[in-house]
Amino acid sequence: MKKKSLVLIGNGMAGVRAVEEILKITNDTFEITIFGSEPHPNYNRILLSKVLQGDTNVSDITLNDWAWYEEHHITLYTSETVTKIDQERKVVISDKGRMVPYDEVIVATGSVPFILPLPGADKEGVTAFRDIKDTDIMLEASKKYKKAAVIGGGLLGLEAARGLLNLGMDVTVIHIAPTLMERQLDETAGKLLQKELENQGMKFLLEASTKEIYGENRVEGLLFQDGTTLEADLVVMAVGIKPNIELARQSGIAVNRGIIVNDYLQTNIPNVYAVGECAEHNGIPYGLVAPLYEQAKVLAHHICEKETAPYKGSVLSTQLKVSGVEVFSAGDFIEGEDKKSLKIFDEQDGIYKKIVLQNNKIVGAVLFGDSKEGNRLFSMIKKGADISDTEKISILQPIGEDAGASLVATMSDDEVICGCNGVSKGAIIQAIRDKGCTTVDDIKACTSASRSCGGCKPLVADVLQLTLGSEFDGLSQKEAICSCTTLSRDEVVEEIKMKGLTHIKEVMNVLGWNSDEGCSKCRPALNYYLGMVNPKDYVDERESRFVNERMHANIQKDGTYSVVPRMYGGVTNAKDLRRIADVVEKFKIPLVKVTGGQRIDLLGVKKDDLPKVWEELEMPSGFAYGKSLRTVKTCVGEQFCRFGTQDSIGLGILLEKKFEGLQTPHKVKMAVSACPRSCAESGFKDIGFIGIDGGWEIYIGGNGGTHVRGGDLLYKVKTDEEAIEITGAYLQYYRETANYLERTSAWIDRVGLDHVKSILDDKNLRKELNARIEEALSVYSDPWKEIIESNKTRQALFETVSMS
Ligand SMILES: Cc1cc2nc3c(=O)[nH]c(=O)nc-3n(C[C@H](O)[C@H](O)[C@H](O)COP(=O)(O)OP(=O)(O)OC[C@H]3O[C@@H](n4cnc5c(N)ncnc54)[C@H](O)[C@@H]3O)c2cc1C
Ligand SMILES: NC(=O)c1ccc[n+]([C@@H]2O[C@H](COP(=O)([O-])OP(=O)(O)OC[C@H]3O[C@@H](n4cnc5c(N)ncnc54)[C@H](O)[C@@H]3O)[C@@H](O)[C@H]2O)c1
Ligand code: SF4
Ligand code: FES
Repeated sequence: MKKKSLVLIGNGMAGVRAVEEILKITNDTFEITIFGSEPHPNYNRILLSKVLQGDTNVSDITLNDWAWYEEHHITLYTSETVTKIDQERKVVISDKGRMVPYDEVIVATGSVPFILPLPGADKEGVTAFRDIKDTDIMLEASKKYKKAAVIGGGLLGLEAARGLLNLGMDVTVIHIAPTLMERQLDETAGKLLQKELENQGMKFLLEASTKEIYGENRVEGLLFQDGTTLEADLVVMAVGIKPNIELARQSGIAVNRGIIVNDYLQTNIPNVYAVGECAEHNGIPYGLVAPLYEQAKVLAHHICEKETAPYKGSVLSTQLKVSGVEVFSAGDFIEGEDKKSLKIFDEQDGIYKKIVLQNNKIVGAVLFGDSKEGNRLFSMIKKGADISDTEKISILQPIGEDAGASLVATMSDDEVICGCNGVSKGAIIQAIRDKGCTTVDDIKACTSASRSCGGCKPLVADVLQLTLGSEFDGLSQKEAICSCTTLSRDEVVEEIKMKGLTHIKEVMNVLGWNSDEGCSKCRPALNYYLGMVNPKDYVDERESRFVNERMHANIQKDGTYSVVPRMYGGVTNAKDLRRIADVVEKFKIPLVKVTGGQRIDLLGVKKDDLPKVWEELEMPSGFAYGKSLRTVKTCVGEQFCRFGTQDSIGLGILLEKKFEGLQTPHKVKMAVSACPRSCAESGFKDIGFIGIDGGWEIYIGGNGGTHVRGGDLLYKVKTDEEAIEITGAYLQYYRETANYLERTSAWIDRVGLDHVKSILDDKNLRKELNARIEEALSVYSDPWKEIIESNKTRQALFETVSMS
């Protein structure tokens, strides 16, 4: 049967969740196409606050990586905005002129930040806080500038302000109301919050209305309605959001504040749905993920023609993600004629709790200073629980320090543990019992609990503790390699060795994987572990590799590829350069760039041209795409530099020729500098060499990327041979003990420098490690050459893999 065409407009949290829910129901009904204006795969917008606060980084907040789209045969167009839904012709049209026919369309265009229409709002240094781009602007500004002003003292403004404080800026929050977060907190809680944040170093201007943003090109300060001013070289606007409805409006879909939808997320136009922040249900556009995920589930069932209860709106709860501050708010928290409150206020310890009651039911709650009971209260509000028979004050009684597990013990199975993802205690217990989950990460993978804001992690851990008892080992417990198994990396590798397993499918069968095909996390990892354990006999399962490694080139955001030939030690010659120039001209390669690793990158190569480009270059692959040795950067050294005491180029070339093509858990970079000036940046490489009088210093575990780490001195050696022998043993030990996708910097931090040293100090162990690495190196052959010489591989790769 021909698949129906489903187009999702908006590659954000709500839309992609709807697609995930659809895929849970059926994976052969729809041909799915997704358009996203941003250049990234679907990421966790919520965690941008944590990125700014330095608790995580952008590379760690992806929710669905590129491989996920590929695996589910979803065509993804990033950096591409849909400009029209043509109802008559049933096509969507993008800003790049692309037309995609549809049977069903989901509009999930989210919100746009509200930007105050102030004079000067377009100056450099004024930003919203909505996406990765905005976050980068703030991170960059904090490196150069000192004074930040955040306009808006709501959830977003305060989380941004905390992040900027962490980045060392002097931060003032300008808020229009008399108390902070007035949409979520009453006056008492708002004031307590202000006091706590002031203690953390934040400054506030309340009841302040901004009139103008002044400065030459870049912002220099704010002028207020009362004539006062504030100096600022970064201004963040966090004064609310508005549903992004322009596309819908222009396409003739009924809109109000948001796109008007019914209880099944249908718009007024047949086959057109809307979900997420852009949708308005019963007059309400929502701005938190929990309701959006509820909507996504109903939409998915409806579009798949499965019976479902209608979406009837959501009660909201919020928590501020600022460390050291516990604030919780839910439901209708303001007292009125028929709504009376019950409060506890411990002014000395800064603890405030309030519930609002209506007809003997809790309809709202505000907690400050101790929010442990937040989930329980939220469940009671959602259920409309009658508390006539309960001693009211007991609902607010403080719970002791060690009460985590006992708190969850008193919760009923249908009470919600993860508000963002609507996961109940019962669902978590079921995952522990039926799917063998033993860690918070397992629970995340099986149920999605803790996948969004992460605020429920402690409660999830409490449920694990309660259910597993002494078998639960808190945070120090083993981590399963992915949600398809409960086995850790070490256990899997051990089983591969003991049972002599040789194929990915065999590992999955024998070790009881809970999914037939595995996932994008375990398949490439198993491919690596099998090859590492058994280098000579293992046949690489190309299909399990990430796209770049399969294609032996790096895919770029426009679907073309980048090609980096190897240049041993960063040294080239006239012949190679001439050939590169000819290839560039012949294949009309749009950009030629020298990389940080001292090589030449040819960018914008068409997929079909790749084999021909490799053939005509006549150079080996530089593995710029691989989990393997990338480059050995060298300084000019003793041959030309007057400071050089060693032959850095010579050693660099020896190392690169020796270890090229070696498969490693993650990429490996090396550098050789001929004196302590370290012009090749040897201190920031996975392994770096620095020339000293009479030999080399060897540094390991350095990293110059997102997690900057200076290398640790491992040894001083006298000769190039010793340097290579140590490198071989070190690399092999890393290969054998690191988790797949763990850089040496993280591995050293995990296993400890002393431990690595103790292994390498043992000459016999070193010899054994070197023998094993020799075996691994003996099977290397240049992949470009292999593809050029094999018609079969060439056809399989270049005619069947289609990427958008
Ligand atoms: C810093 C920050 C912290 C947050 N913290 C929390 C929190 O702790 N808890 C919580 O519940 N919520 C939080 N939120 C809110 C939450 O992130 C949003 O509710 C959620 O992301 C909305 O999902 P969405 O899919 O509707 O919209 P989005 O995630 O905004 O996705 C919409 C996507 O569609 C794209 N798009 C728009 N128009 C088009 C078009 N015409 N063609 C193609 N693509 C288009 C946009 O570029 C965007 O990528 C936070 C938000 C921010 C910014
Ligand atoms: N922890 C969380 O749950 C979390 C965190 C960040 C963002 N979010 C969501 O992101 C969205 C955006 O957050 P937000 O804080 O911008 O929205 P918001 O509407 O909750 O708060 C905006 C605040 O700005 C203030 N304001 C309005 N005009 C102003 C002006 N001219 N000068 C000074 N202050 C002014 C308002 O009084 C209000 O308190 C919301 O949907 C929010 O729920 C949630
Ligand atoms: S590291 Fe020392 S030897 Fe090498 S180029 Fe720099 S100054 Fe010269
Ligand atoms: S409560 Fe946000 S992820 Fe669970």
